[in-house]
Amino acid sequence: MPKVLVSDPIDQAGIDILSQVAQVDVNTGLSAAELVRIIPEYDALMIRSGTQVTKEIIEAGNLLKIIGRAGVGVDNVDVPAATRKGIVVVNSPEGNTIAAAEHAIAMMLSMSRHIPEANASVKSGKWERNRFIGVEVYKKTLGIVGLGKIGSHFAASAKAMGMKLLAYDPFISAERAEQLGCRLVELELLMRESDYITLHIPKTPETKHLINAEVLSKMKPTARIINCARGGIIDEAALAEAIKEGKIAGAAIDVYEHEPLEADSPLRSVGQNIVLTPHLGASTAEAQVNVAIDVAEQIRDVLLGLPARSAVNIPGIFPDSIEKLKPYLQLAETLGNLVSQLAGGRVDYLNVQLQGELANNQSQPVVVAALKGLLSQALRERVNYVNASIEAKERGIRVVETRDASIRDYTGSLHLMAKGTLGEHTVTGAVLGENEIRITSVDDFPVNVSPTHHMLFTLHRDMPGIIGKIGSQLGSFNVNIASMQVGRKIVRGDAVMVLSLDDPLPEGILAEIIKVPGIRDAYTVNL
Ligand SMILES: NC(=O)C1=CN([C@@H]2O[C@H](COP(=O)(O)OP(=O)(O)OC[C@H]3O[C@@H](n4cnc5c(N)ncnc54)[C@H](O)[C@@H]3O)[C@@H](O)[C@H]2O)C=CC1
Ligand SMILES: O=C(O)CCC(=O)C(=O)O
Repeated sequence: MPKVLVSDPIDQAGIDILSQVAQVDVNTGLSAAELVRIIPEYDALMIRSGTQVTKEIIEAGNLLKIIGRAGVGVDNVDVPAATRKGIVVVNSPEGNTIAAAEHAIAMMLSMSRHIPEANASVKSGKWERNRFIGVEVYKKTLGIVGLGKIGSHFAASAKAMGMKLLAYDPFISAERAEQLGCRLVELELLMRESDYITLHIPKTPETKHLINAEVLSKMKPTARIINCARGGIIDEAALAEAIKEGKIAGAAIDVYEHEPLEADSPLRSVGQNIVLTPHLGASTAEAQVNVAIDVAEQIRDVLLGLPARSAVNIPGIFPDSIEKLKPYLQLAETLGNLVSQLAGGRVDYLNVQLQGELANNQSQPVVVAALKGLLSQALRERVNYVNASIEAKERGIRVVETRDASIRDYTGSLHLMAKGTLGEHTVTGAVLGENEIRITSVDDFPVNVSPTHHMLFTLHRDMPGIIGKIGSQLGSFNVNIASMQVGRKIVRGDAVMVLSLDDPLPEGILAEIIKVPGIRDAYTVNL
């Protein structure tokens, strides 16, 4: 039974799902060194934001197939290191959207009405009605930095509260922003004109300290900023100073550059114009169930050999296209494997052509599958959908993808051309019916054969007796032929012969086959 390590608190609903297929060990609060020590036993790791999954942990995880982040941000996982090792990283892109947006709204309102201090004051026995005069958000301008899932939900709620909306997000269109009732503007204008600024962007090298002293200096002295996205997007020292010096009115912060927040963080000494929560954005009962189920299901599926629906490091495989593409992914992998065995030596160039109806689909997963097949001879089980593209790039394989929807011999077909040190080969294949894979041409000679484990391909001159001679050769080595087909363009011209064999070809037989008069070349293929 596979083993899953759950190293952060996860809702029981997720544990129950994992327990259907794996031994689940819940072991929270481990140090990095402890994780490195125990991770070699585990096939999967499930985390929230608490565990930092470093390169060292990933390197030590020799059995790891998947890292599941029960939440959105995967900045606590060294995703490039996981990709290189062929470990799929999944998250729950939507499970806590509402929770995070509602927390940011709560932060905006509680900061505006001094709720934390008023609450503390009443609980300490005081009744200070004049001390806590707040401000309304109605008719104020809200600047949303990052108009993705959480930013959009905040926008809809803020609109309903009568706020005017600005948004900064270089990756969305003005039309999309307009649909959400936002005016898309540059960051500088947003900082200058907003009464409230809320951040909903990922932490990336580009967004680190995006909000620094200079950017903060553009804000109105009456403006307030909310960060329920990621620590490190705001320069915390600059923020503390801006509030203390009255350059801005306040801030509400849920996430920090170092979590837990250090005892001597400048944010702790700002006083009453800052509201701090300990990374609670996703902490609702509903969100915790959602993310736990979402990620546990994906870990279960991957451990069962099925695809994950929200993999962050498998290029371009979207959940709704997986089912439709599945037989074509299998076809691409088979053809990649076949063409690499025909090519024999190193392949430097691969052209992947999507034909017919397939040409109207997402190409990236098909290309990745073809690369996985192509590299499987060299890398065996070390190559998978996660690292195939990187491995190909590192080996200097130039990959070109083309489409031709006008080729309609089959509903959808796939053509691969590989060039390498020993020459050039092409293969084409199609999916018949629901999921029957056929090889439909080899080196441009038409055939129609099902791929089998052991095959022999020959390039020869179409002439009387040649098939019989190959049959006798194989017979003399005690190899049984399951099926045989010849593909040719003209009678007595060049041709290919494709034989499916019940047994693997013994050593030395190829050299004998090549000696048969009329045979130009012969290739053993194991699929
Ligand atoms: N506090 C908490 O507990 C939680 C925090 N989060 C964090 O919230 C953030 C947003 O999450 P979602 O809305 O689900 O993500 P999303 O991917 O739906 O939206 C992010 C948006 O940011 C935009 N963006 C990316 N780089 C940008 C840049 N340099 N400048 C401006 N816009 C940029 C993208 O175009 C996208 O529209 C993530 O960092 C996530 O980790 C999410 C859930 C809970
Ligand atoms: O796991 C958590 O509670 C944090 C959630 C979060 O930050 C995220 O989903 O990005």
